[in-house]
Amino acid sequence: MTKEQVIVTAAQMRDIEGRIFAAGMPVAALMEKVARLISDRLQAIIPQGQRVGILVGPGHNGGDALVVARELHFRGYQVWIYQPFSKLKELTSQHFQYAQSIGITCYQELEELPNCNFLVDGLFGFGLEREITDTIASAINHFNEWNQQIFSIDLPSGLHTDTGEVLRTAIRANYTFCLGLWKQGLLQEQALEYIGKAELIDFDIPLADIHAVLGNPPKINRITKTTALATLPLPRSPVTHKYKSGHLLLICGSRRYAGGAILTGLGARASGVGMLSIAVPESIKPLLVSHLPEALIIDCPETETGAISHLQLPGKTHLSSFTVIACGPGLTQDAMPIVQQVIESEVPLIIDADALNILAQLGTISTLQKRQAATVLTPHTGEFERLFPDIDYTNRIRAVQTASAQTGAIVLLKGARTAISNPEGVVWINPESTPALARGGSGDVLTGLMGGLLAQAANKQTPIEDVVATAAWWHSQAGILAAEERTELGVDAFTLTQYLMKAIKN
Ligand SMILES: NC(=O)C1=CN([C@@H]2O[C@H](COP(=O)(O)OP(=O)(O)OC[C@H]3O[C@@H](n4cnc5c(N)ncnc54)[C@H](O)[C@@H]3O)[C@@H](O)[C@H]2O)[C@@H](O)CC1
Ligand SMILES: [K+]
Repeated sequence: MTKEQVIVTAAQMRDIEGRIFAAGMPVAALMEKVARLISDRLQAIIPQGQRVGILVGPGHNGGDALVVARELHFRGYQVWIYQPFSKLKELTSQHFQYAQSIGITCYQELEELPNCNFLVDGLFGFGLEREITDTIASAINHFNEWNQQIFSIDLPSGLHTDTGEVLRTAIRANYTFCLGLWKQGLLQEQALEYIGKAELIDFDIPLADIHAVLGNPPKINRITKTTALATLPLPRSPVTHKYKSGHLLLICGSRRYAGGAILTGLGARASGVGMLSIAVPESIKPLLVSHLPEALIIDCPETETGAISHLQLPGKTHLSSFTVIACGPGLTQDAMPIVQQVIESEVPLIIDADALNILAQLGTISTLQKRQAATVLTPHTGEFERLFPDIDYTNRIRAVQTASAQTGAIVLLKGARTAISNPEGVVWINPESTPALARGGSGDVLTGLMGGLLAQAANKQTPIEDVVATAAWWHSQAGILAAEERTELGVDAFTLTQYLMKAIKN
């Protein structure tokens, strides 16, 4: 486990910090160490001699900021301090006194603070516990309007450490230097507009303290490149054959939404799955054959509206012949019987798109509780609401945990920070993505890719949620790479499929 993988709440961070202090590390020494690391990062970004305003709060976040002020002062920057509080914690107060003694000018009134080119935000860290009061709120709004680069220490002041909720107002940072371990709030969608570019400042927290507080392995995890690559089916066994590398059945598409079937198929192709079968309404079979010549296209009888009416498998094939089934993209609501049929099967199943809406109509919890084999649900927020009308999804981490516990399924809630939970509450969060992926068809690609990866993992010990997490990571890395090369406007779903290979080759 790496520290990049760990996610903590404010209470957990306090417990971990408490263990370090109890073991003998002096509080002041740790603050000194952390603030020097922050100063090094700032020095690498801010050109020499610039005017830097340091915003200082009453607690140890303010203490960090004061040590940074002192360091930058001695490293040749023009430094001013804004500190509007009447009461400071003791260590913070000592640093404040020392900063003044070495000639750094400190201002209590906002209007007096000279114009600066850069701001360092040390108003509040994980100790913020209530809404921000009038004076500080208007100062924060004022700094946001300055349009200078802002660097937040630990997290942008004003964000709730766990939920990422804005407690009245918050600093809109360009950079956030998160200290020690990733705070949960920085991975919540409501915080994203405030964080800017986020970096972890590793200050050598012992793994033993992390495990003592969070368990081993911890329950809530960030997906990292290391965790994702460890789950990819690479290298392939030199003696594998096509049936050993998984047989995936996709059930997707309709006359109206033929493209969804193609995109799901192309996502599956990129996974490297050994055998790919795709069940579609008979009228679109020729189209699928022309796009995916390697796949076995199963033509099914169709309804008047052009949806699959029932599954017609060739020869001696049964549903149980497949390693994994992925069902949903482009089906339309008219495909209800086939969705019911696969839910009743004993094959591991991914339920996406139209199949999720059908599941909601059938009754999410009662229907899924009857299933024996593994199920993965991949809703976006709208689908999640239809599936789980009683679950509040403002805290998305808690929402996926609850949904998964209620259904026994692995639940992946799509978004800018996709969250995945298993029924025991083990969570993966995808920490990087791109708004370029907010386009029709991009989810179809994910379903195919995930299906292919799950089919290949079937005979291994890897937990299903780990494979689901890897699929989410791979999909978003392809989007990020495509957006870098083609801008955020250039990542249609078909283009995305062409970047999947490049993303892992990099
Ligand atoms: N966890 C660690 O191991 C380390 C933590 N450090 C720093 O310490 C910070 C946490 O320090 P603290 O616990 O002192 O907390 P903060 O500095 O985040 O702020 C807490 C202070 O603000 C006050 N406060 C809370 N909400 C307020 C509000 N709405 N309006 C006005 N005042 C409010 C509190 O009464 C308290 O005095 C971290 O974010 C980090 O910057 C670092 O110094 C070193 C290492
Ligand atoms: K801060």
